[in-house]
Amino acid sequence: MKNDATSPIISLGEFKDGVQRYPLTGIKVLIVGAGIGGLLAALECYRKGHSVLVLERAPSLSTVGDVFATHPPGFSTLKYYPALLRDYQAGSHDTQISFYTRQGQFVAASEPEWRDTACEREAGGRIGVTIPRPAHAAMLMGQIERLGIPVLFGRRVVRYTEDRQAGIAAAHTDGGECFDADVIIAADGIHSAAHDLLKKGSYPPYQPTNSYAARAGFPRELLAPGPQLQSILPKPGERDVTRVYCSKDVHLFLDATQTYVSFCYVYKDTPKPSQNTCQLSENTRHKYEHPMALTPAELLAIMTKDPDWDPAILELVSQAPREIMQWSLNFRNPHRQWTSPGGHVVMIGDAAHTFLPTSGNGAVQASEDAVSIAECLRQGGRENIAWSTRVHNTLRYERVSTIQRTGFVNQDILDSVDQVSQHPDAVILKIGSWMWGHLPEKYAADNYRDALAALRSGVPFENTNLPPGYKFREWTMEEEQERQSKGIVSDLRSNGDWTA
Ligand SMILES: Cc1cc2nc3c(=O)[nH]c(=O)nc-3n(C[C@H](O)[C@H](O)[C@H](O)COP(=O)(O)OP(=O)(O)OC[C@H]3O[C@@H](n4cnc5c(N)ncnc54)[C@H](O)[C@@H]3O)c2cc1C
Repeated sequence: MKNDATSPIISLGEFKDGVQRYPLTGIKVLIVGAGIGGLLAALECYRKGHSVLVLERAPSLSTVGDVFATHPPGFSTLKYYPALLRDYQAGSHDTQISFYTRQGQFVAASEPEWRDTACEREAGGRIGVTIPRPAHAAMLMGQIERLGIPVLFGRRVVRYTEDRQAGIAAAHTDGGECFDADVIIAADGIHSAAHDLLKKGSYPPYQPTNSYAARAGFPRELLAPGPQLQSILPKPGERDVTRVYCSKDVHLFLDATQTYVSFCYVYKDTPKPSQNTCQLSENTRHKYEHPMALTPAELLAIMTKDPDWDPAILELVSQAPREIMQWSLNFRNPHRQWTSPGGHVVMIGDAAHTFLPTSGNGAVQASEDAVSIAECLRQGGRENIAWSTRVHNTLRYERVSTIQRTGFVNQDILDSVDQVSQHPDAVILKIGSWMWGHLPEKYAADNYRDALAALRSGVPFENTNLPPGYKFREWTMEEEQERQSKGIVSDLRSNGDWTA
């Protein structure tokens, strides 16, 4: 078979639920975490011919949460799952993004940059701007069940080990079970137990950013039909809306369809001395690690510290029929190594990299990781598993680190909305086709061999999944926050061509 993942499959594997599987590779993959990255990794590893088992700590599939932003790359392989693609297209929100001041004054509006491009056609149809997390989890799980991929719930992994000589890794649960595999994909989120194995405790800690997000999502029918509130929601026959309300240090994202409404209010708290959560007292640490439930009245008290909020938004928050979950937004500085010393454990998604909501990319990059690791394992075959995880890491790190940094730069743009009324388009968060037009499966297939050769000979590999002409540079959250506190404009978007 050719190594190009996008060329016709010459030697066919199993065909089930419309999904054409590659021939079996004999690679036994264990995936820990049935979240956004883990569920897609399970599907992609199955499709690439690997044998797959998923472990999840929760007793059943978690369908909590509201919406997350989507870009085409994370959905670029759904076309290989016809039923899943239909579910995705039925569940995703195809919106125009409009920007407003806190007071409700319209500033600018934009269509998704990828609309009607080859990229969207390649993805098999319209890629919306957001999707509700419950619908997304249910659609991936539905496909997993139809393909018969085993998922064991109620298994909390507390430790990973690897036997470099035997070329296997194992996941140990708090119930005393041990699951081994040729490779473990640790998709177990920001507190991944894999961090201990990877760097013997020296992995960068996640730290509070002093920003918080209060979020809620619920059926629209639960809202009273008052004219003020209904004026910011789509009328019958109108398309879905995403509205971003901006003010200094405060942003509110509203996503609404004919049947569903969600909002996310992001705000900064008083800056605290530099700290990481490992150094915090048990009580304070709990505050950073777990969401707090707020009542609408409690959130309104926080919001109205700023005067003049659009009354329609205040009405929406006051009517939130469910608990509003307030999250501390924590961040882990980018770290180059996502694989264990022997290469048989690899972290993907939040386990490897955290994102601020203003980058709109945490879920997208977890999905890109899932597609890339499955293809790298296929490219390398059973003999090269450890090299394949390292190649995946090499192909992904610089792209992910650069996109992580956009979270800070986008904050600056949204913060400045009050000053941009002369140049309304300045607030539109252009991302560039290097970001939305990327095809992670093709990129892994096209670059696997060169990246492997570079790794084996110890020379740097030059990635092309970055803005054209971009010179990659390492960065930290501390540097970004210091830049912001001094009011210095970021040079990120002048490094390379971000308009291409
Ligand atoms: C407030 C907020 C807003 C966000 N907004 C956006 C957005 O607009 N756009 C966007 O793209 N992203 C957004 N994100 C980020 C996005 O949700 C995450 O980046 C994404 O969920 C990462 O996927 P994941 O699979 O790595 O982790 P998760 O989806 O968190 O999944 C991890 C899974 O692992 C399981 N698990 C954890 N520990 C263990 C263990 N020890 N053993 C077994 N299982 C375990 C968990 O139960 C969970 O099912 C937001 C996140 C937050 C907190």
